[in-house]
Amino acid sequence: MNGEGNSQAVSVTNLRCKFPGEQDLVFQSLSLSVRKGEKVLLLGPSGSGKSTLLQILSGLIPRSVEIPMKCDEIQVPTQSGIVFQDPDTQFCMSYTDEEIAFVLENRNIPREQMPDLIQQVLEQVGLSFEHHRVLIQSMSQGMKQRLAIASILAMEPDVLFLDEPTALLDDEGTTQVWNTVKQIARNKTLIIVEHKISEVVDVVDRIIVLSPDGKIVADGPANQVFANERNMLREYGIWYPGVWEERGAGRMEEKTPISEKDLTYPPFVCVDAEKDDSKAPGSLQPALELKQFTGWRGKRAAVQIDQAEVFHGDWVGIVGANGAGKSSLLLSLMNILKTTGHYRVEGQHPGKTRELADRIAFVFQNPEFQFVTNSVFDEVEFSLLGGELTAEERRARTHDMLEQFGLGELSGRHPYQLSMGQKRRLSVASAMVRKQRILLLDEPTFGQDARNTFAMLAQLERLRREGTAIVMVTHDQEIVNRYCTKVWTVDEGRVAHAAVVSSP
Ligand SMILES: Nc1ncnc2c1ncn2[C@@H]1O[C@H](COP(=O)(O)OP(=O)(O)OP(=O)(O)O)[C@@H](O)[C@H]1O
Ligand SMILES: Nc1ncnc2c1ncn2[C@@H]1O[C@H](COP(=O)(O)OP(=O)(O)OP(=O)(O)O)[C@@H](O)[C@H]1O
Repeated sequence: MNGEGNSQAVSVTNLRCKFPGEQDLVFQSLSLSVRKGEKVLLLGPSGSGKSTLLQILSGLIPRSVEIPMKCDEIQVPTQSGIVFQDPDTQFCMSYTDEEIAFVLENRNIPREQMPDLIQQVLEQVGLSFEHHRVLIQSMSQGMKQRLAIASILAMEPDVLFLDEPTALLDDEGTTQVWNTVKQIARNKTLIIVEHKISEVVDVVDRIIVLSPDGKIVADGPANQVFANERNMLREYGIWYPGVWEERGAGRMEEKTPISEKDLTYPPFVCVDAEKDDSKAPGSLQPALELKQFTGWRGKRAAVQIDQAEVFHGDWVGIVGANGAGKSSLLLSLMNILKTTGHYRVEGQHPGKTRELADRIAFVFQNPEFQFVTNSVFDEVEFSLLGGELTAEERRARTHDMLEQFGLGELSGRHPYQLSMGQKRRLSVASAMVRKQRILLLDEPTFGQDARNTFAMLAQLERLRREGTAIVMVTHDQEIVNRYCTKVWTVDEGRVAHAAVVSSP
């Protein structure tokens, strides 16, 4: 059935759905309808089925993605566009202009009108003229997410499904995207999944909340749901306005820089003053030390830093606009990109990436880049192979880590068969399990619900207090204000490092 001739844009009755090979149903008996022109935000904890529901309501499941589902009745839109959670899965073409032209061709737009229309939708998501024809592969993740939104805007669909469209965007990009969506979507139906709620609440007129087992547990106007359902949102670990203040996370006393006596590791002191005469013997050894350091992408300097040090017990927040060079900085610190200049890790030459991995744990921006095994359990245990632990100790530590990250029940699952939030947590768990003394994290909390975000931050804070050095890319200013002890701002590839952050 399609959406012509009635007031519903989408609807489904008594939906049951189960992934192949799984015991539990994602939805047991879910019914839902959305009127034409309504703007709906779907909230729920990680793994509750938000992305799956979006794909069912858009018709993608089972039309293009074969997942067994049954229902008494379903109405999906004839004309809709979906922005996927992972921008890398969105694109069919190699270049930005081709990607949007492909959409315009499907709308039978004459060729000569295309350049202007392409430029218009790029501008609507904050991409400039220089992005008109760029190799998509060479864009930063946030830029890709903007392009994914632009290509759906070019479709001008009646119904838009947006799955965490701003998870990877900087603040300016987030504001711009929601302003654009507000303008162009006046008469359109919007169904949105988003953990970053602060701005999207102004766009929607209805909120639907899913419980962890995929049942609708609240449905109503945004202000009413947030006012009346606070206890439930808190219980399920879902974001709601004011949750940071309520939890009081990362208070001033928690941010006090740790002193040498707090370090649980052997003291990192300079012992060889002859090799490094800039430091007195016995002074604290930086975890990372950089001077005139450059990370290269081909012949282009992607990131440059004049001078900086990170000590054990520091938590450095790396901030900056999409495409500024934040990921490039972390990739350079892991020697994945070619680098020049002075770089020492705990006073020693960094060596190759493989050697560096013994001392530095690294979490890529895209969790899937990291997965190397066929199960959630193996993925975490893999990080411990070749170390000093016995098989039993390895299994115990892996088990413990999975429990801490809310993945215990998923240990037999293939890493690719997880929700986005679960994948992200798996990538962080497998990086942290070896307990290296330096952690480089590229947006570890993006796409996480409140419960998992706070749990991850609490674990990181505990490690910092034990003397781990944390360097973390984030677009989340709350995290910077509440947890980071230092902030480095990346602006067009140049890193400015600033003082200790003041607490809220
Ligand atoms: N390919 C798959 N095979 C088996 N189970 C899957 C697969 N993909 C997802 N799941 C499971 O289905 C449930 C719903 O996943 P979904 O991606 O819809 O959750 P979500 O609410 O969007 O989560 P998140 O907020 O973490 O992105 C999760 O428990 C997930 O583990
Ligand atoms: N694989 C790649 N090949 C070539 N250039 C790239 C590649 N990835 C990123 N770049 C370029 O390097 C620059 C910095 O990108 P980087 O990913 O470091 O930015 P970022 O600050 O992490 O952005 P975001 O917040 O969007 O993740 C951008 O100009 C980008 O286009």
